[in-house]
Amino acid sequence: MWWIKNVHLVDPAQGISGIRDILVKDGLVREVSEDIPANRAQEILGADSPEEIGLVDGQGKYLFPGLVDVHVHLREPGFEDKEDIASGSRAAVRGGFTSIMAMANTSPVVDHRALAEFVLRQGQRAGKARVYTAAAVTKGLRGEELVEMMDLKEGGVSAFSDDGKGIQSAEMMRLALEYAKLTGLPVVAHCEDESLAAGGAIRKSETSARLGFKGIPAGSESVMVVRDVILAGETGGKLHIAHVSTKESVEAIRTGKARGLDITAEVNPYHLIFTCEDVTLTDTSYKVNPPLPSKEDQEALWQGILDGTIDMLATDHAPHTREEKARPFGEAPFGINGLETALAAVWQAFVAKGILSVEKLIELWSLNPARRFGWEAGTLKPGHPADMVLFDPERREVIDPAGMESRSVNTPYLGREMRGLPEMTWVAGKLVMKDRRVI
Ligand SMILES: NC(=O)N[C@@H](CC(=O)O)C(=O)O
Ligand SMILES: [Zn+2]
Repeated sequence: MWWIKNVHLVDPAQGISGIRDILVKDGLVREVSEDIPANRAQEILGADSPEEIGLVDGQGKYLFPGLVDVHVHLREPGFEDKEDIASGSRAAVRGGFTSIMAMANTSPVVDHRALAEFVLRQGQRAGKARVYTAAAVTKGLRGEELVEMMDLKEGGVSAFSDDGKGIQSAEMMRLALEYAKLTGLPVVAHCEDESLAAGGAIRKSETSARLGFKGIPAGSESVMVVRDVILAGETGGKLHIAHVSTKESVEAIRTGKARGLDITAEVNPYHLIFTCEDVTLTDTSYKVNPPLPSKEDQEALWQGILDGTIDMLATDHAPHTREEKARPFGEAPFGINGLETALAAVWQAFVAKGILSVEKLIELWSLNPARRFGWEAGTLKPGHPADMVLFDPERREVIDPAGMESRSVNTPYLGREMRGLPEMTWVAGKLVMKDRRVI
């Protein structure tokens, strides 16, 4: 049982952003009040003595509902040299994430029930973050044949996604939305038209021309977003657009929402922090798909966040080994390692500077994703699971591979000092990270 005192609790679902005390017992939040006297705390918790209660002084710190990340690559089965479910879920709680959704682009692909159940079981076995999984939309991510959606839903998957690849056939996407609708689960769309994107390494721009790369035009994403919004309209399906990175995509989603369609969208925080102009040939950790946007596209992403067109942030945690990322820029795989640095990155770039409010941050990264994917998370209302993060806005740390839980270190922050980090994380009332160490 826990008693956290004098902490700045941020919980948009309860309309709270202010100093509170909070009591936790048997995995659940029991009480949230402005001031809880010791005898009352002992009574509510049913403690025989004050020593039984874990007391945390939250002065100067924030308490958040655990962050919810709907887009992570945990790489198991098949690519355990990059990450596995245990290491990824440890990295999650170290970074402040208590619920995560694994993508299906493993080897073999999560396109059948037994494998989905394996992923969920491995998540439970790891006993850190709550691990949810998406199943593929099409068998083997080949874009040719739908998976058994109903069977996968019964196996416990939370969404369908061919993430890592765009579904090239419009008819296949239409079918996917139609069948997924029967399951009640969303289709998570990785929008990328291969005829436009193929062979590119970074966003088509002055930088790509200067560095001598074939650029990936913004349209390779936007044309598919437009298509998928139209198909969501025709089918009435549930659509979630992954890692939105262009102005035209934001516009299409905004139009779709205005029509009342069942659409949500996420943005990868790195697309808000870096632009294609930051890319250098020497650092492949900036190579990500979709590629880092132009300044103009980045501004449109912000507009989308501020007016509610974009519903959530998602790390798109995409670990790759040092060997793979040591290849020349054009040949290195796409992806940025996110779980352990993303919250700090957003905090120091935007929240600390007053560009993004802490309340909006929690809406974007805890409440909204939990609601969209139907998970019991995103709030610390009494009676709800005590998935929580004690966050210290002043805490500093140099990002060092030795301290990281992820098996991979492909982050632009390597060796850099970050300010504003989670200090303690609980999942279902159990302390799983203390003082930057997973326990
Ligand atoms: N985002 C990436 O750059 N890479 C992801 C695939 C994806 O999310 O598209 C990966 O699996 O490595
Ligand atoms: Zn993707």
